[in-house]
Amino acid sequence: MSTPALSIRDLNKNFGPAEIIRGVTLDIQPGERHAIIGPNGAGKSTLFNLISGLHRPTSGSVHLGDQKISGRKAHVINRMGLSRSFQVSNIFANMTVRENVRCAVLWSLGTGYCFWRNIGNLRHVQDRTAEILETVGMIDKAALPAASLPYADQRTLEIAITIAGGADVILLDEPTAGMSHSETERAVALIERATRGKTLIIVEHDMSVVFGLSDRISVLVYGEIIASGPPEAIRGDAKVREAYLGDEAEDLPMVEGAA
Ligand SMILES: Nc1ncnc2c1ncn2[C@@H]1O[C@H](COP(=O)(O)OP(=O)(O)OP(=O)(O)O)[C@@H](O)[C@H]1O
Repeated sequence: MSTPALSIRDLNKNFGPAEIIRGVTLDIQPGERHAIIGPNGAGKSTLFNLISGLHRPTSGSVHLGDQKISGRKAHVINRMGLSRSFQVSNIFANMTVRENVRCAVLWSLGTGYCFWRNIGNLRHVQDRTAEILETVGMIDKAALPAASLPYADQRTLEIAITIAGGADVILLDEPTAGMSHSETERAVALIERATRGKTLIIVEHDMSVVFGLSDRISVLVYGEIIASGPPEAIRGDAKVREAYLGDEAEDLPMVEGAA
């Protein structure tokens, strides 16, 4: 088997006496779409913070490909090829949609936020910005101030910013939170399109999204992974039903070919 895109080894995080992440070990393969699910307060966002460098682990390690990333700063990890979105939107409200995406593209090129030193890169930056706006279906809204967008479009812009740097590993934290059913359906199609060929790790509470999108699912309860596997196995897992899914499991859709 190839080197995992992301490899987490015996990861622990304590806040004072509280053990929030407890011995998490997980390999995620290149191109895999992996969901982390679990009850409120289970530690899902903390796990994302540990992977993306916002928190330092108390112990254990995280590797991106064959490079160790745990202990490094978030912006360094980002440049190494891992990008994450946030539950609370990360966009610049006063800038246009295009400017927001362009900033993210420039940042990934190491040019620094919103300034370019090398004018020769500009064409490339504009092309890349246009390509991303096209992928997420926002080219028509490129000139609008981000603050004027409806909520669902702001979340879409957040995804555009997250993929803008061309990272191979994308972490999305509750990308469909607060969306209506139809907005969620559109967002899922967009996520599939925007992350094709990349490795996706998603924290999500909407189980129809999770079971429709994922190749594999890990269930986090009290900071521990109690089960990890393809959707069908997770749906049928007695421990998972008891701790989290309950009877909801019966009605969940499956990604084609995953069962
Ligand atoms: N910086 C921090 N300092 C102290 N405790 C924290 C900190 N960050 C998170 N926690 C605690 O860690 C636990 C897990 O929180 P976390 O936000 O990771 O859970 P979650 O699974 O993402 O929850 P939700 O589904 O509600 O977003 C909670 O009890 C939270 O209060």
